[in-house]
Amino acid sequence: MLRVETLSKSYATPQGPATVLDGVSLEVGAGRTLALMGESGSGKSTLLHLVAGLDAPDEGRVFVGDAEMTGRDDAGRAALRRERVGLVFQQFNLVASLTVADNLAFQARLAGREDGVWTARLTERLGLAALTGRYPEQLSGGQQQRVAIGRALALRPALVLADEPTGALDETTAETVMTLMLELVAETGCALLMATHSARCAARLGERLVLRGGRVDAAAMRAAE
Ligand SMILES: Nc1ncnc2c1ncn2[C@@H]1O[C@H](COP(=O)(O)OP(=O)(O)OP(=O)(O)O)[C@@H](O)[C@H]1O
Repeated sequence: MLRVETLSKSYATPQGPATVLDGVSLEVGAGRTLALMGESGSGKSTLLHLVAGLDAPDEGRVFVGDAEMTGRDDAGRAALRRERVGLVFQQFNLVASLTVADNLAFQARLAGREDGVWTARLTERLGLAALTGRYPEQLSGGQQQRVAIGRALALRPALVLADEPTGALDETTAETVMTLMLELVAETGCALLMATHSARCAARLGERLVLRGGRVDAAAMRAAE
């Protein structure tokens, strides 16, 4: 479902270009979950941004299903992202001026694929039924992240990208949110790629991949198993 082929990315710095990703390849099949691990600064967020089409790589290709994300302009990448990719980031990125119900339906509406029955089911499963009329600022962090998960899944994406989705939550809330996300991802049958520092979160996913020095660190991955 997701195929990443030899992705490379450098950023310009005053000392010259700094290579963050140096030929990273990975695959996540439909219904599979992969944890992206590695020290701070190892390029996890950069990789997720490239896969989401929020930025373009220097080299390499990204395919979401049969569609290539790379090789498109900004508008083309945005269109593919809207159609096929759900994003859950550490900071919840909800629209402050929209209610919970409208935040949940936001991306699905943009894509013209609103499914009232599925959205109602997500709302129920995420424990948000009593909160649909509230605005994000009236919610706890855990509640906001549940809305973000619902929004990402409302259009039944082929791929969910999560960047430290429980990083801003306390341990108990993080466990609950992670459990809900994994259950709903499994129900949707999509692929999940999740960046995390937490070995505990990573252990709950099907597979793990460790980045180091811009490359996939096979030895660290064996140690993480
Ligand atoms: N827009 C940018 N311009 C220049 N350098 C950048 C930019 N974005 C990221 N970097 C650098 O790229 C490297 C990788 O950053 P990235 O955020 O991808 O790492 P990460 O593994 O997600 O880190 P963390 O776990 O701390 O979130 C870092 O050294 C960072 O300073």
